Amino acid sequence: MVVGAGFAGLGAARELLEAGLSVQVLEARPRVGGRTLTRYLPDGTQLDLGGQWIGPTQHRIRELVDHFGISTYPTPAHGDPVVDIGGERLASPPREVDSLLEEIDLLALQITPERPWDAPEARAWDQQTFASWLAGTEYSETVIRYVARVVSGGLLAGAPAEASLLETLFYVASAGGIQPLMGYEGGAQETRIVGGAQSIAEHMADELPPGVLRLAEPVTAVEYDSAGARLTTTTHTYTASRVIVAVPPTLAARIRYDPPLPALSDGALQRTPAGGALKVHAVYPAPFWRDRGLSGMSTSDSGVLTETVDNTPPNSPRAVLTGFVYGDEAVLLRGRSLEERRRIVLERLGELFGDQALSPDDYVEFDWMAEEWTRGCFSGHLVPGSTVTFGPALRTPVEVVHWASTETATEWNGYFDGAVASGRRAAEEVRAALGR
Ligand SMILES: Cc1cc2nc3c(=O)[nH]c(=O)nc-3n(C[C@H](O)[C@H](O)[C@H](O)COP(=O)(O)OP(=O)(O)OC[C@H]3O[C@@H](n4cnc5c(N)ncnc54)[C@H](O)[C@@H]3O)c2cc1C
Repeated sequence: MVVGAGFAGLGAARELLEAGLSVQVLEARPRVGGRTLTRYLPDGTQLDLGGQWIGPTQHRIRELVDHFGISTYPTPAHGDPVVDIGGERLASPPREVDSLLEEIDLLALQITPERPWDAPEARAWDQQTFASWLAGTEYSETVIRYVARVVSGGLLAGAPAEASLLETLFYVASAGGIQPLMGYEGGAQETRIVGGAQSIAEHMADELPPGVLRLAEPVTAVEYDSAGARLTTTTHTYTASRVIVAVPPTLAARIRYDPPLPALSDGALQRTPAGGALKVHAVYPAPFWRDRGLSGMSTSDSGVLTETVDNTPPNSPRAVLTGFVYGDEAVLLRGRSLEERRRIVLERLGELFGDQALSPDDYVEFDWMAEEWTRGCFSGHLVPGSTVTFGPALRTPVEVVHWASTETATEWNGYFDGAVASGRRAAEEVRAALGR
């Protein structure tokens, strides 16, 4: 039995079916895809409200894209990016930013992603936040502020004081370095999906035999012992020899377990809250920024939008600028009305790309924090001081209960690819346990 039909759950189900096991996938929402959600405006303009990119070293998700014959396209980059740092506008970050990022990369080399808690300085790094480590470096306040925003925000979707240095380094190590993580060309933001990223999950679901997937069935309780489990949903009960809980830890923690989970497992779930990014879209008749020689990509050490990108799909009726809000800015913005949020975001787009940005045809946002079955994005991370103690429990099975979700991945943690990997790993555990 698999709980959750995101990439982790669907990936697990594929593997189990291939091994000849019988599977049922129970999904809370009336749709598959979890943290992907592709929406079309009435004129056909496509928006990816959740995850959207895949990168060249994300082989598992790429395999699926190729398997289903899904077309992809490079992230549009017609012109120069804007780097707004220390009140200056540059076309690329200053040298000091690169050297601070290199230092982070070097530290990440000391991490084995399968066992970050074994790093020589793991305990000290776990007890230090990324913010406090940055503050102790010799870089200027401007460089530190910029790196804090693009790393903690752009990668972990939080504020730099919310993640430990160890968790930040683990995240970098799990992706193979800063460049694969942050880059467009050659990095995790290189490629987009024609038809939107949710279509990959929909293809995976379509391939499941009839009756395997049960939508709109939130699992509320898992009773388990060494022989099997009984799952209760809002409408049915099911029995299973093994269960893969393929939902973000913060939601796995809201399921009732009987007997209660062991302290370390429960503690790990409790200590892995979801990030708090906001992704916003402004839709224009045409990509006016390209006429000004701008790519639409920007990174800023100030203002509400840490990052923006030209999100216009090929042959789109209209152009799309997408912005990302992280950390304290995201918290503050959430306290405002939609009208105020729209004004604040558009004013910032206007500062970055000119007055035409002030009046889009449409302004669309989607708050994953307010989604009952997600509760935040991009993904969850162990809070400072908890990776060494609770990290191992995040994916250690409890009797017949196994754990998946991108948060449990050791490669591309936080990404589609990590989610698929986690589902496969959990399926492999089940296969081994059942002797298949
Ligand atoms: C705005 C945003 C931008 C992102 N950008 C990217 C990107 O560009 N590239 C990338 O690779 N990743 C990106 N990500 C992250 C990526 O979307 C996730 O890593 C990935 O989709 C997680 O898959 P998952 O299966 O682990 O979890 P989820 O997708 O969260 O799937 C879990 C599923 O479980 C269901 N569920 C929850 N609780 C229950 C329950 N009790 N019973 C039954 N079902 C339940 C949920 O409804 C959901 O369908 C982004 C995410 C967001 C939100």
